[in-house]
Amino acid sequence: MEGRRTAALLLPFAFVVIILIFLTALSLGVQSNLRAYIGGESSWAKAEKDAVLALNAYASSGSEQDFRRFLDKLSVPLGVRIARLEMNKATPDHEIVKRGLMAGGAAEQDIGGIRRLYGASKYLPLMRRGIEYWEQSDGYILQLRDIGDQLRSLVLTGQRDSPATRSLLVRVRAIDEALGPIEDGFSRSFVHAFRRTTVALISMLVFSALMLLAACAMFVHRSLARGNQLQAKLIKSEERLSLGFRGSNAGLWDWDIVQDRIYYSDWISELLGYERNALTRASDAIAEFVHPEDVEQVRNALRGHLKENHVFDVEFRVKAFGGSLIWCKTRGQAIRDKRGYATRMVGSLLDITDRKHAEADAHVEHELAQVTLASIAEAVIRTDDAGRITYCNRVAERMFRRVSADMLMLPFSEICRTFNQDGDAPAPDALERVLRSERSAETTTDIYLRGPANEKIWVERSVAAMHDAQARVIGSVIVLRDVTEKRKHAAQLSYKATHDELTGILNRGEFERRLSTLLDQSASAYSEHAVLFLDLDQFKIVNDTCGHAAGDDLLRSISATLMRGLRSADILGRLGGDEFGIVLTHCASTQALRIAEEIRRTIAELGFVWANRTFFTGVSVGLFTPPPGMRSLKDVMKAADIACYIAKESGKNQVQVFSRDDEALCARHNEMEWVERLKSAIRRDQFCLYTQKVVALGEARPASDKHVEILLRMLDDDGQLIEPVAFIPSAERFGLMPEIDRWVIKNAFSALAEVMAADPGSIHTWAINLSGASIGDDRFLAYIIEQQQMFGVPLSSVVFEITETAAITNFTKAAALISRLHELDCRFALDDFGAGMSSFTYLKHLSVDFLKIDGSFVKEILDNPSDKAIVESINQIGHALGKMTIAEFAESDEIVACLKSLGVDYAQGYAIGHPEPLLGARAAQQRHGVTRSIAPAPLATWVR
Ligand SMILES: Nc1nc2c(ncn2[C@@H]2O[C@H](COP(=O)(O)OP(=O)(O)OP(=O)(O)O)[C@@H](O)[C@H]2O)c(=O)[nH]1
Repeated sequence: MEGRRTAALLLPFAFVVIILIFLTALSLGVQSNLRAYIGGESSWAKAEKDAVLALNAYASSGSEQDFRRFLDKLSVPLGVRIARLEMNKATPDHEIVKRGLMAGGAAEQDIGGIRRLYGASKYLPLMRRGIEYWEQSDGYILQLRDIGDQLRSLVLTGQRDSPATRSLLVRVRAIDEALGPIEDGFSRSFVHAFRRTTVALISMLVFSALMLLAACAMFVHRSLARGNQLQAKLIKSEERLSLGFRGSNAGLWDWDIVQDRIYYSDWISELLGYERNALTRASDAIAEFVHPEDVEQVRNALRGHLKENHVFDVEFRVKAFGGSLIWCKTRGQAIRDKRGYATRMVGSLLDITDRKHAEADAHVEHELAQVTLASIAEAVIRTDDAGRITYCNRVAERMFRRVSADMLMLPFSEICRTFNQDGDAPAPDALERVLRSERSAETTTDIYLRGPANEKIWVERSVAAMHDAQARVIGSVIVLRDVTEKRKHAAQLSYKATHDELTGILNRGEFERRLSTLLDQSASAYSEHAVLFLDLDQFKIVNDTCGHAAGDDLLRSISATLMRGLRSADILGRLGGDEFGIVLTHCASTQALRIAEEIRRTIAELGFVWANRTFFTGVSVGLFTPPPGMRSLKDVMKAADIACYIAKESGKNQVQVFSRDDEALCARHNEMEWVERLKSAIRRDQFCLYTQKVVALGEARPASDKHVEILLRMLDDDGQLIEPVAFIPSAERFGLMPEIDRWVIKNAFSALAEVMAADPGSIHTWAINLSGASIGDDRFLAYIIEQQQMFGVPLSSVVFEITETAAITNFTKAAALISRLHELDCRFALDDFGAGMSSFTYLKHLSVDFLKIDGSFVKEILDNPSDKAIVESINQIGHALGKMTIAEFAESDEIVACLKSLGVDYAQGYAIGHPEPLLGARAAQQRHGVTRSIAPAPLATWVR
């Protein structure tokens, strides 16, 4: 291959050189032949001259020697003539030619050339002319020979001095003179031919030399171009290699094993941060760069490759210049000599730090995921895109009672069959939908699967699709949460929440909820239902004589009896104590009355035996059949309750159908009852005080100002807290408010004194509500002063709140009281401001310090623009009149923010704080047996 390429490269040169040699040989040959002709002419001309001289000498001497010299000299042109004549023939005799030419003085070695040149002369015009001269001379030579012959005859005949001889000599002279130009012409022709030939040959030689030069130049140019091309290719290839390596975060190393010299590409030295030639011996480089823990691994891999030809592919850590560790991966291949010894090894080094970190992170994440999955309480199953299980956590193993290995690659639907709660119908296949990309995730509740003992395991199932980078579904994750216990618990809770613990029938809440639903339904499609309110008569006697257990038993017995007598569609509930409620659904009033009577009779005849004693208890039944469209549960219950109350009032153990007249009677009765209860409460100290915070929204007051409103609660016989809204109207109607106000002032002042003693550093502002009746009471001011002196509280800490209505009703007295108490440093707040119509007119004349904006505006302030506008204008007017403003019912942070933005000075409400028992309130509650925790009561001042 190499030889052929060389031959191909040298061929043009060889060709040119051959041509050059040929031309040189040809030119030398032609030159030599031409020279032979010229030389021949010279010999010929000399011989002719000598022959003329010899003939002249013979003519004068008559010496035979001169004559022979004449003949001898004449033989030269004659020989040449013979040769030429022979060469003119079609097939010349070379021997004759040779002899002729040699007779003419030509050298033997020139004979061939002379002959070839003569042959070519016909085609060469330059030669032709010379030949013509040669031919011209023939006649003269022949004449000369004849003259010679004639002269000899004359000499031999002794006429040597005869005129004939002289005439012959004149002819000889003439011939000699005629031959001169012919010889010159011949000679000139050949010299000219020689020159022309020389020029032609030199031109050809020059041309050939130029050709050779051109070929050389072309060759050199092509070689250079090719060299450049190769160099460019090399540079490009190196560039590619280097960029390729760089781009793939890799470098190149080349280890001359024989010399133990290692070369690194720039990238590697940059990566490591060392000089390129820092360490050139491979063993040193491994010891120096490779992390000590990885050195052995690298050496083993190297040995394995060099000795056993194992793949050299190893990952290790490298210590970079600054001390940081870089993860590298190297691969390499040894080059071996004929004996199989590795002489060189070349390889790449890849920076895999990012990948290793990512792997480490992924590992941590995987671990985290695995540990999380293993430790969570739900069964987690992963499937492939065909729904085959690829992973199960422990909970799943427990749920299916199978180990993961047994379940792998089995269809999930085969392992876990789920059923709907209604019957044993298979639950919809969420997995299939998710895998078909119909949904990305689906959660199903109220489904169950069968446990190993065929028990129901209720689960909540979530199926979510897993996607690849192209958003194709590659599998799913199924989470099964065992909600069996939760369901049981929920069912229990629900049962507890809706049923009465003692009797097992519905409790009041559930009874009312179902009744309410019925009322709603009957509003759209009227159906008559009857509501019965039952209250056992003289039940207390059972409790009192036989104890509560007996009472409980009786309640259970009556519940069971009632339950037995009712249809399944009817509703039976225990409304509290010894009260029961029944709803006879789809039951006309006449029929309901009959059934109510039946129930009454059944209970009355029910003999309850306890401790060998038999009790009979009657029941008072109120019956109410809600008219079409009546939806208020409260009204319905109230009507049935009133009917029951009337039944009791009318002698017990009877059924009373509700009538409107009963309502008024009942209301009056209620109030009377409240009067009694209130009087008893005052007597027995059955009240307690609560406080609710009032906070400054702006910078109006220092943070140490503890501003609260004092709220009143009543405690009933059963220890229940009663909101003021329940008893204040009765107290007002029956003139009990001054007494209650006094109770509040006394207890509030006492508590304030205690609080101030315990916390002397703070400013305390207590707002106490006053009723209209107290404002009109002439002795009230004296009472306040008396209490103030008794407890030593500063009246500057007291703000009396009076309602707008109370102030207006007792305007003159209110103004006087305010003025008098102002003198004592007391402050006033106008409560529920804005609720009345004439607010602004009176406001000018009442020197109150605070305006309490009516809560009904504040409550809706965020949703109702007019309420907001009212609050804003009250606030502005209040400020214009030099009064501070307080907004009640600040129930949310948003409302507080809104109030603040409007510039309201203070806010009060659930967002600030719920009512809390004041000092001693808990003691009072305990004293009076409050058993339930005190739930936050709605903001309601007791003077309303
Ligand atoms: N054993 C028992 N007694 C209860 C239960 N709940 C309330 N009571 C009592 O039931 C009685 C109901 O009071 P009342 O209805 O006024 O008593 P009564 O004797 O039936 O009086 P009248 O209804 O006027 O005939 C109170 O004594 C309660 O203590 C309970 O769960 N078990």
